[in-house]
Amino acid sequence: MTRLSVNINKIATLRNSRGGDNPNVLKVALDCERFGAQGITVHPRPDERHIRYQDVFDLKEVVTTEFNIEGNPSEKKFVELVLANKPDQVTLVPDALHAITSNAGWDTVKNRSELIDLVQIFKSAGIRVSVFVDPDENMVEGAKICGADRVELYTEPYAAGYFENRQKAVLPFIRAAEKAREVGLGLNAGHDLSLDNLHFLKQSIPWMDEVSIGHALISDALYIGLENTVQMYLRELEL
Ligand SMILES: CC(=O)[C@@H](O)[C@H](O)COP(=O)(O)O
Ligand SMILES: NCC(=O)COP(=O)(O)O
Repeated sequence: MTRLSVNINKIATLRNSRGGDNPNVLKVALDCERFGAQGITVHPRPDERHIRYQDVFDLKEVVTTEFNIEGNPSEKKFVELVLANKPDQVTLVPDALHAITSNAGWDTVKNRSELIDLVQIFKSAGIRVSVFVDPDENMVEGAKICGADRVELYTEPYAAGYFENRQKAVLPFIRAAEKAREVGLGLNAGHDLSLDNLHFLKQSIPWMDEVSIGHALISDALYIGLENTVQMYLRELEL
């Protein structure tokens, strides 16, 4: 079974744009769980442009499914945040400070000693550790050597190549996923997964443990919910 963890960063982005508390990230997290999501993912960044550090503490109090915190562990504040909240899973992502979004996985060979120390810190706190990697068998093997429990395959290149040639786009992911299975690592995937490309990925790699999806899922929620919402507002204008 592949579990769906909903990334609610975009809800926080919308909330922050007005400075109030609408939409409320806790309500959305609880609704996602009520509608069947098996996990909630957040990716706090140092500038707190979407999920704030306080959100993580608040979510930890209410989330009852798998809680997954993603972020760059080179930031001391991130390590402290994760250890203070003890989520089910931490996903280590090497994102640059000013990048719009995550755009690459770890080089698990070059960063081996840093990753070994970090993985150990989180694992000794009882937190499952997933390492975000490009679909490269050496990087998957490197994550295993670092002591990780899982890898998360960075699926942006798959999503980008899907419409041109989905067989070609998925091939490096199948190879990386096979390597993860061979070395005994759990397998997550995420970034730019959508209603267009998700099913084929699942068919190609049925043993994925988890996908985390935010941007497209929240956008779809707007598209799919818009008709009902406009009708409700129109009804309020009837005498
Ligand atoms: C780790 C990853 O793949 C990202 O997708 C991330 O979690 C999303 O972050 P943003 O919502 O900030 O783009
Ligand atoms: N780990 C990936 C994630 O949480 C969501 O990525 P996206 O669907 O927002 O691109």
